[in-house]
Amino acid sequence: MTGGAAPTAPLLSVRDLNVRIPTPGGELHAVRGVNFDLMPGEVLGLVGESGSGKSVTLRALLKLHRAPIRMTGEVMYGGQTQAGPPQNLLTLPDSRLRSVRGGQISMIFQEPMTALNPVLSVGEQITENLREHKGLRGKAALDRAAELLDLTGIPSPRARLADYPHQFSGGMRQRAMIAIALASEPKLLLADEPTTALDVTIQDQILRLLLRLREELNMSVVLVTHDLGVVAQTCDRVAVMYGGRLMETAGVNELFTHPLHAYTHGLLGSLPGADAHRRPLRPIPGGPPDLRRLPQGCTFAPRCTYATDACRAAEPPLMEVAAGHHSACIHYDKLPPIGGASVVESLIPETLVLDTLPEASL
Ligand SMILES: Nc1ncnc2c1ncn2[C@@H]1O[C@H](COP(=O)(O)OP(=O)(O)OP(=O)(O)O)[C@@H](O)[C@H]1O
Repeated sequence: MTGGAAPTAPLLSVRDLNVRIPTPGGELHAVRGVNFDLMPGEVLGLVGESGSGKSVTLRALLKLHRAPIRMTGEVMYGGQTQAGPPQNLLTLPDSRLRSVRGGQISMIFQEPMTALNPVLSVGEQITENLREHKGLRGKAALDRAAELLDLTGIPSPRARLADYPHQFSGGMRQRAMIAIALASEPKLLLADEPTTALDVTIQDQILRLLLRLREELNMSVVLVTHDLGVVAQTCDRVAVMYGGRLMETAGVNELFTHPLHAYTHGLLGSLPGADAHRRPLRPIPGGPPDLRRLPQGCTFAPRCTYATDACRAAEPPLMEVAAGHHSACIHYDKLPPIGGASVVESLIPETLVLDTLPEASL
């Protein structure tokens, strides 16, 4: 949670979200019973190795998958009206959903060219959003568009409004996409690895911008990232995903200092502490589950040093095991302590990208 006011109702309550993708090799159950709440102004980091279901989850929150992909469950969004009850975005009529998308809820992607229109100038794309969602036209829209580019750190913003996306560098395109996404002053930003392709300085600048806007607009963010350093710097809470399910959710410091799932524990136990920056990373042996042919029981059991017959018999549900800390591990209370606060400290100065860890580690 962010500082100040006591928590009110969640902005987003996700309940039993499932996404099933038909493939020639059988149905792929990419997202399996995901539950979480997101409070106004909260930044939630969604982490997990490649293929764990992070992007599919994020897209499902805005019902962006198309048939034959099936989405079930509830994505209760409480921001649409001040007084009205939350509404399930998965069953909202398309016309109403369109006004929520890109308006109250914006999404930014890892690759900006998929979101930018190559035949419209950057200025036109921002003013289009301003017209549609904020009712701004003419000079007022242009002034605001320049202000938004300025906010994202683009130099000479007024002059750059006439440029087309191909005239921008990769980092500037990313910032332009963020300016478009933020034009509507969304209540919720869904960000899928928004800084992965950028160099560290620009990445830092964009993360600071998101945090500033979170403060200014009380915007909530779901941030998908492979970078635990980004999580440590940016997020209030973390959800760890594995095999299409949430394995653990907790406040960022709590998760990094007292992980209560064997998977998170394995991941963090392999990270160097502040006092041992050069210690080699210890991979978790084995590979992720095949989402078409899931094993019985806990999907992490085949790779888990703590696994017992009980783990292999039934898949444990995500339970609250400490205040505000949820885990789907029946051995959460048997895990030895890890490096304490030094783990978080080690993440801040160092950028640790999950996919660069040795084979089979998270
Ligand atoms: N359109 C699709 N058709 C078939 N399979 C898909 C489709 N989209 C996603 N998948 C599969 O769903 C699973 C989850 O994918 P997803 O992109 O959500 O993973 P991720 O955690 O975001 O990975 P990454 O970090 O690499 O982006 C993967 O096995 C992926 O191959």
